[in-house]
Amino acid sequence: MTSEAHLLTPEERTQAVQELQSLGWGEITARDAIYKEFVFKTFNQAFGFMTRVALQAEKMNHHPEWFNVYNKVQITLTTHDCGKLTRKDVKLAQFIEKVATS
Ligand SMILES: C[C@H](O)[C@H](O)[C@H]1CNC2=NC(N)=NC(=O)C2=N1
Repeated sequence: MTSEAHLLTPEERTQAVQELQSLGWGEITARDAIYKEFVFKTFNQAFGFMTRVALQAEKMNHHPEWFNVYNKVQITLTTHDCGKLTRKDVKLAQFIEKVATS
């Protein structure tokens, strides 16, 4: 169950989504989720990225919905326990941005 601490106020949600949109994330309004496609030079790089994200997801117990074809990784983030975007999604998106370019 998502604790209250992870819920975003409307203002926090607007701010977080605006920041992530400036980095290329889009909103899936029908699901209260965010989405971004990452393109890498090779499958090896894409899978290495997915491995790092997967380890962080396990650490956070918060997992992406994702689809990979060769050098592309499509990621959707939302919190399943409450069916909406929460701080956990924002935190994971920020981690994803960090490792996508490192
Ligand atoms: C049982 C397990 O702790 C829960 O299902 C966790 C796992 N990972 C999760 N990931 C996401 N994105 N949302 C959740 O609500 C969630 N809940």
